[in-house]
Amino acid sequence: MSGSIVVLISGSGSNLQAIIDSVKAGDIPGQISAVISNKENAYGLQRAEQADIPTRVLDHTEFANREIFDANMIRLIDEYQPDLVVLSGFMRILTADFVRRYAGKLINIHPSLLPKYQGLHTHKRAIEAGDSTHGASVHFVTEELDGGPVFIQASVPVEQDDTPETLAARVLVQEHKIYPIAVKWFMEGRIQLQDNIPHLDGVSLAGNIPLLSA
Ligand SMILES: Nc1nc2c(c(=O)[nH]1)N[C@@H](CN(C=O)c1ccc(C(=O)N[C@@H](CCC(=O)O)C(=O)O)cc1)CN2
Ligand SMILES: NCC(=O)N[C@@H]1O[C@H](COP(=O)([O-])[O-])[C@@H](O)[C@H]1O
Repeated sequence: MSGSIVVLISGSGSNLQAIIDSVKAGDIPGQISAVISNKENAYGLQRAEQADIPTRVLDHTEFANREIFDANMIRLIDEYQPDLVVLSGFMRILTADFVRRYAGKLINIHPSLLPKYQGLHTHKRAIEAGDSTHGASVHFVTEELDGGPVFIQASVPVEQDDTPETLAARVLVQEHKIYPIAVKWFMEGRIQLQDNIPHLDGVSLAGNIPLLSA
């Protein structure tokens, strides 16, 4: 399927860059129709402009509440008729209306081996817990924050002298591998939700999530 991908960002957009590169290499069928940021200073906007991808900014602080912001985001996103909406370092919790609007075609990458460490500051939490491994997960987005069904993960070792920053950098390398794979699978029609369980090529991933190990 050659379709439309809309990417939402809030910051650096390094995962966006990995997806841009993968589309350019012809590995992902489809195109990034737009990159939308809730922060006007997001470096990811420059990455998109350098790749001649349309950019839009919708500053969440300019809206009275989350519901109104999301309603305006929906109106903007729908201009591009997306087959897939990709959250890439997008740092706003989305309302039920937004999640319902794009159910089954809204994905996120989260810097932990879900279901461990939903929410923020995941690397610091993993280090403080004394974990020996950490990683990243790509999941469908649901109302439950970072609780949606996961369909690909990557793991990395946690080193004794790791700081949240060194661990984040190691995880990010793996994120840049699994996110383009996840988008490719979706755009090829290979990954689908059936009864809220991800299936790859028709095979259930329940208890069998693909895991890349660094
Ligand atoms: N309804 C959902 N919304 C979002 C999900 C989700 O699974 N369901 N995933 C997140 C992505 N995310 C972690 O992967 C995440 C993003 C933002 C926050 C958060 O607490 N945001 C605060 C603001 C923080 C800030 O501006 O720095 C907020 O929205 O009030 C937690 C986790 C994307 N949305
Ligand atoms: N809760 C969402 C979240 O923490 N996302 C994380 O933001 C970092 C920067 O992403 P980017 O370089 O793609 O902007 C990435 O590690 C991503 O997993």
